[in-house]
Amino acid sequence: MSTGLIATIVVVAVVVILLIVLGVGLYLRRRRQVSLAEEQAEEAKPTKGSYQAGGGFSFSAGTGGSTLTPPRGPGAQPEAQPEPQPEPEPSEPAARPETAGPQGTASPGAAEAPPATRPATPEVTEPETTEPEVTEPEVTEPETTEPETTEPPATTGPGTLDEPDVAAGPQATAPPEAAEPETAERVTTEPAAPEAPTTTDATETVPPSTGTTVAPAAPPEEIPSAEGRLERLRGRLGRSRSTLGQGLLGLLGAGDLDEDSWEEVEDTLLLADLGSATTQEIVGKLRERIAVRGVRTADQARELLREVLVEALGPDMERSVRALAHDDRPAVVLVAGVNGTGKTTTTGKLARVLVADGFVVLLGAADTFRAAAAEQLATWGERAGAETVRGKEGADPASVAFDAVRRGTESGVDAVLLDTAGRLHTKTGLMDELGKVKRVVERQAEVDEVLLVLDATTGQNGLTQARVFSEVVDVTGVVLTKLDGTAKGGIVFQVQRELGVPVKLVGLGEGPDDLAPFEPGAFVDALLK
Ligand SMILES: Nc1nc2c(ncn2[C@@H]2O[C@H](COP(=O)(O)OP(=O)(O)OP(=O)(O)O)[C@@H](O)[C@H]2O)c(=O)[nH]1
Repeated sequence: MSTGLIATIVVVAVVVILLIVLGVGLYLRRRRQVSLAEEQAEEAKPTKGSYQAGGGFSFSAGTGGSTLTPPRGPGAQPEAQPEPQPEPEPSEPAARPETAGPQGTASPGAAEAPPATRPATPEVTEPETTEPEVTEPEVTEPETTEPETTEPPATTGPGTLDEPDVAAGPQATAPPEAAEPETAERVTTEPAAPEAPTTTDATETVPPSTGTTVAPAAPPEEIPSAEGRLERLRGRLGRSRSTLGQGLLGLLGAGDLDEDSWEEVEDTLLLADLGSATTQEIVGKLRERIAVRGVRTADQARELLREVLVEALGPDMERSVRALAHDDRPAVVLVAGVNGTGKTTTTGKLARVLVADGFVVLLGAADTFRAAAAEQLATWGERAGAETVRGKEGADPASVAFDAVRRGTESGVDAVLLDTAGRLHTKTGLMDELGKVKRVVERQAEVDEVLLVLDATTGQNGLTQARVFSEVVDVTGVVLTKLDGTAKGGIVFQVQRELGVPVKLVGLGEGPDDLAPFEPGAFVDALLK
């Protein structure tokens, strides 16, 4: 009795245990799969909040919401938009993939590029979905197959020659504005369904731009990482460095300073374009701290100088560029400045940085003064992998800008960058025109960022321009270009002080990647090293 019974009990017990183990195993496996799927779904969501780019570029979402009829969600899947609108525009879906395509190469952040695959996987049920999602990155690879056939070696377009010294408004040179009648031909490519921007403004009529769009034809060229760009470009600050940094270090490191030496310190600061107010403030602080702490060695002098200079640059100012999409529309960035300061170049460089970080960008060529400017911008767009909306030469810049923002909203891009003119073909003041561009754009969406581009080599002239621009368009950030070509890097200090607006970006060369985020500490280090 007992042996048989015991054997049976043992067998039953073993079977029961095996069943339990099997059951637990299955349960755990399923749980793991489900949570993995959730995790990935979360990952796939594009980052729309404040975000610190790997290369030190900082981007954030603007604060403003959309004003009028937000057509659809941004960077997210444009396909999911079907709204009350009965007629879906046929052109957009086609254009979207085009634009999205090249982005994929840039970085894994381009999660939104292939949106079509994602909705196909209803989250929970099939755990197998985990695999297909892993393969997503690969889908983007084919882009690399094509070599950069498109490189026009000249990184920037013509337009070099205009001397930027001309102060703000004067386009007095009166380029024969009558020259181009409205019938001027369109430049290449097919018209992009021009629906009139049915604006209902009493004072301004905005004709449709009958703009054309230029999609990034080929896969964009590879954009190098922006990591540590300011440091890498330190050598470019060479001239400012020897004037300001080395000059001051030589004086302060020399030991006890008499009045003559302090005067020399002052002169050095003034010569580097820091302006008298900033100079006084810096000298005051240096004197005070040297008296309290004493400076015995070159290292102490460097440390003190660094501290005071960084303080003068307002290290706490918010410098992120508001170029990240809102929930229902792209960020809108308006790039303004006098001709020749580097607006188009900066717009192109900024597009590259954003694309490299995985964002979808659309460029608006609202500089309709000369065809070459739009051409130049479109070339930047092609190389970076961004679509460009442009009008014919002489078209109303406001309507081109309007079209660009509408197009960007419809196709769900992350950011629309609008390049504006630095002079005009009509007698309308540049400032009036710029104000109009902003107002018209804001019928659709608030402008998140107004970047004023200033040429660092123009010194005081740049400041005069800056004041005029600020009165009209509420500048939110300054881009100081051509810092590589001046010994007056101190203009950075003055611009911020005068305008109360942070320098957000600096241009350190003509190359496509010679744009750096402005970081006070790194900048001062570059001056003093
Ligand atoms: N050295 C140097 N040159 C720059 C920099 N940024 C722009 N440039 C050059 O400045 C020139 C003018 O640049 P654009 O971008 O055409 O200037 P813009 O303000 O758009 O000019 P308009 O279209 O005439 O209003 C070009 O030759 C650029 O290559 C910079 O940071 N350093």
